[in-house]
Amino acid sequence: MAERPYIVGNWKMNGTRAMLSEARAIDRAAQRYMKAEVAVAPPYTLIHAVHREAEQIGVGAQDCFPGDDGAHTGDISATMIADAGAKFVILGHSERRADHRETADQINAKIQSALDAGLRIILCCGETLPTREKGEAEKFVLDQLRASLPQIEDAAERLTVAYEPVWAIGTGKTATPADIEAMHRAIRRLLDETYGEEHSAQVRILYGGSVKPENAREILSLPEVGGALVGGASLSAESFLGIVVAASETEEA
Ligand SMILES: O=C(CO)COP(=O)(O)O
Repeated sequence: MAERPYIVGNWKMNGTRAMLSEARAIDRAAQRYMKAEVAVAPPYTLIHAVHREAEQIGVGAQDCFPGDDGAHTGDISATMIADAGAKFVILGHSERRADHRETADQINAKIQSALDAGLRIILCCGETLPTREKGEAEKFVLDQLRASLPQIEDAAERLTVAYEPVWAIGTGKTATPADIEAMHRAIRRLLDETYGEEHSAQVRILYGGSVKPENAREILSLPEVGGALVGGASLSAESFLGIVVAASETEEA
């Protein structure tokens, strides 16, 4: 893989200012593991504070509003998160698709707003357990991506895809290495078709779903796994750094 492995912590709806000490610890330690690119996506309320702590790690948001600044009480635009110090935004996470009934059209509008604000995007996809059990996981994931991949060639350089099987999120279950590899290869073929091989090669495909220090090495050494999107294990510097260390050693191997 051309680029360094990308290890991103998605804090979800967790974190008060007490978490800033974890962010600082992650940032200081990440300077020793430069073979991995490390980032965190705190809740909106902490983006600016984490950005001020961060010398090494990237800071991003977990969502943005699908449009420009204006009269939308309680919403946060891509311009605002960029101004707070975010360099990327996670879009299409299965928890937002489920909790807020986000549609492909809304996700596409968010992608456009994020690109306009100069942000990078982590676009999430993933099937539920019934879909996998019916043998339709690959078709479902590729359809989800086809509906939302930005159709402009130079979007590829600002795009990361995260494959997160819904049934593996927060459950302690992970997909088998063979299933992860097969899905990531299928996603790569779709990216090749969409952007051409040269541009597609710039897009890393992360795996997410119960990634921990104990399983990170095996997952990160699979072909086409360009990093991990980490939920629960990103909430403590110790466990998150365990994954960063595994990524940086995988890169050396
Ligand atoms: O949803 C995830 C990251 O976006 C994965 O969450 P867990 O690592 O807690 O399973």
